[in-house]
Amino acid sequence: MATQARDIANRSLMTNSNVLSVSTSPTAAFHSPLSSLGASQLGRVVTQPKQLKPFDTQDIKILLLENVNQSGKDILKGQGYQVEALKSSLPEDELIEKIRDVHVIGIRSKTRLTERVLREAKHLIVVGCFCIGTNQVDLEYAAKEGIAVFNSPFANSRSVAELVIGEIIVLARQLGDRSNELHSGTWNKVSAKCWEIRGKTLGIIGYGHIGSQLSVLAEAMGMTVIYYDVVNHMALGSAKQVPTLEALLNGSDFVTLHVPELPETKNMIGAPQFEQMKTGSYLINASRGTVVDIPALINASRNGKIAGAALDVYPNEPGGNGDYFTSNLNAWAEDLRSLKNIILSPHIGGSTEEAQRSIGVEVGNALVRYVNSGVTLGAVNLPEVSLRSLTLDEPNHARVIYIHHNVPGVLKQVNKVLSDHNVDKQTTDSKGDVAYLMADISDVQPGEIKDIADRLEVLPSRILTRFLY
Ligand SMILES: NC(=O)C1=CN([C@@H]2O[C@H](COP(=O)(O)OP(=O)(O)OC[C@H]3O[C@@H](n4cnc5c(N)ncnc54)[C@H](O)[C@@H]3O)[C@@H](O)[C@H]2O)C=CC1
Ligand SMILES: O=C(O)C(=O)COP(=O)(O)O
Repeated sequence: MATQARDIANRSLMTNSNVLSVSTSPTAAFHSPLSSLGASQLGRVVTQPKQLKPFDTQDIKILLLENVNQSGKDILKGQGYQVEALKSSLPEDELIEKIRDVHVIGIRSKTRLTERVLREAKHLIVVGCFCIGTNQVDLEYAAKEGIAVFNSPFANSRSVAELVIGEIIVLARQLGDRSNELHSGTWNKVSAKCWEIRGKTLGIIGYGHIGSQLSVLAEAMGMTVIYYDVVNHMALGSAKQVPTLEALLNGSDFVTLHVPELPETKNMIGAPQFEQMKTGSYLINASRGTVVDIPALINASRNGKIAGAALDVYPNEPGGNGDYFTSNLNAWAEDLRSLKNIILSPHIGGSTEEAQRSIGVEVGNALVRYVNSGVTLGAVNLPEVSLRSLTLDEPNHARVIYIHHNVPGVLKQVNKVLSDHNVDKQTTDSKGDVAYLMADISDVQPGEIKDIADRLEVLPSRILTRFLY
């Protein structure tokens, strides 16, 4: 898959600079209401095709929010796309204004692409989450609108796991408090209730990419590892899966959360769960802010049930650097800030040079591949569909992408439309209510694309039609 991605990216780059034929504005080929489709909008008119070129890449508008890494920007700019990159997220109203205009949006964990926002995104064909989590996007609504969503499933897992290892030691040694004290001038040399982590038990909730990586690191430092997960995962090293959350909480000196944001994980650690934890144990949350009931954590900290905690994520996070973390955002913010031996970090679990660089490359390439070739490998909300790319000795070909409702009879109708041409290759797959069809047809003469488009556009199953090459 990696090789294929590279091939596609390279080929696209090469073809962009070697074009003989005339290109017309392609933007209305995306999401266009039927009435707005015209011959000149449906793709390019091929005169003397010596090279392939999907469309005029300079017409593709991309908005990147939340300081996406330069590696991702370079890949997208290298394609000739118009890229606007902002350092922060945007308030919803500003986001709606901006998203109306773009074909591609790149975000990280902060930007909420709700149905309300996506409804306004009339030209959007794809979302790139330059992070692991995709809970911030209404994936189902996006799929229904034919908008693909990509993420980077594990490029920052190691960074999160390393941060958690650091936090375990910092909590056990009360290092945050000692550092704060000395920064304010107080020498306070303490050993009471400071511990080695060797021999202690780490309880991991969610044994996926991050949880399992952490398991290996923790054992290497002499910890015993137990984990709880709704799925049976192979235990790494000597770790042991426990059957219930309660068993994990009863048995752990350190509890760390690595589950996604889901309705089932909301407040999965609340007052009853703190009761089930060992007195004097520690809680770490670098997953999502909704997973821990923070007022319950504040109580557990004040009454001595837990000896400390580390939080990297919060139900409401500021939009950008320099913003304040106060009760305006989360009612309990000042209480949390006043507690001792609580490490508060500004959602930096995945924020390392290594992770951000690889995420930029991975998601940047996925976006290019999707925009230029329609390949959905790695999409989280659409079926994963791929076709061998057209080669330079296949002139007068067109690639048709037809995203449609997954109902009976569609293939028959679509193939009837395509039947005047040779269908060189075709593939289709479905995921839930949405299906994705890709076909390469040959001997397409100038002007015929419009006819094919018109006939596909009126099919009742249509969600979105695109023409490439
Ligand atoms: N702080 C940060 O900067 C970062 C935070 N994250 C967060 O960490 C989360 C986990 O990341 P990965 O390990 O890559 O995800 P993953 O999908 O590889 O693993 C999640 C695990 O949680 C399990 N799970 C789901 N629901 C559960 C439940 N109710 N009870 C117990 N286990 C449950 C799943 O079966 C899976 O094994 C992400 O979804 C994201 O929200 C990810 C990267 C960076
Ligand atoms: O990858 C994730 O899911 C994260 O939480 C990291 O988010 P970020 O890219 O730092 O906004």
